[in-house]
Amino acid sequence: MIAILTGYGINADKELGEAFTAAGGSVEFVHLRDLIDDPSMLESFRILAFPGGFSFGDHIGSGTILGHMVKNHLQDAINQLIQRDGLVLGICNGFQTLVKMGLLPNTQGDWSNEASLISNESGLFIDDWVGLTVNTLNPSPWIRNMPDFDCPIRHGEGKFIYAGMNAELKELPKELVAFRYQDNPNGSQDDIAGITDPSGRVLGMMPHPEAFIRGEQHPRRLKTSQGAGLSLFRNAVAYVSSDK
Ligand SMILES: NC(=O)CC[C@H](N)C(=O)O
Repeated sequence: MIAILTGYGINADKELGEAFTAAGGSVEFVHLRDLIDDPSMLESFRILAFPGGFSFGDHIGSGTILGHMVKNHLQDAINQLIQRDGLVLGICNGFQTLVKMGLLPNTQGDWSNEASLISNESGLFIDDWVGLTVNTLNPSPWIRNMPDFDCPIRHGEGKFIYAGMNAELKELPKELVAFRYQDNPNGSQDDIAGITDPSGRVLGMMPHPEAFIRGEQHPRRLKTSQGAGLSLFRNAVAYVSSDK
């Protein structure tokens, strides 16, 4: 049901797999090399997830090389997955990858490069917990009924900018924002921590909801068995499991 991309410096794949599994999904780890050799592999999945990490060592910009490879080899297969009501997720390095290859925000529908994620304003790598506000204007199935929540961040290049390079739009349409930082840690435009494409089926975010699926993972060691991040994965599993 869920393909989790691995290989070439992606390193949060197991953590992401654990989150989808805890949400009731069945997970398969798929190496980029195998997927490039046979893009039709994607036909047996409903969700494709790009984990966090340091793909290709962040050389020439986080997510840039992975994004080029995925776009060059898998654009049609991924478009087909989305068209048959599949979901795509990118977390942290995965979000950077989706943005660099143009699948986010994709306002023009042609994967043109509209935005970027660049070095944090402080110039430092940030490893912290942040508060997130869920944008209720965004109808994406990924964030349905989610309350505002705390989430860890771990990144060096998290400053979201909407460049509008090939688009006429100067600003990201407000309904495509999924999450905003309550206290902007990296200088992101409009406090943006995560966005979707216009279909709502593609979500990318810098924070790591997969690292908050149990209450004890929170710095305050919450007594709740579940962490707030789990509902995002539950939403996705419910969406692809329901008969529509
Ligand atoms: N945790 C991550 O995925 C980090 C993403 C990327 N390597 C960065 O430092 O910005």
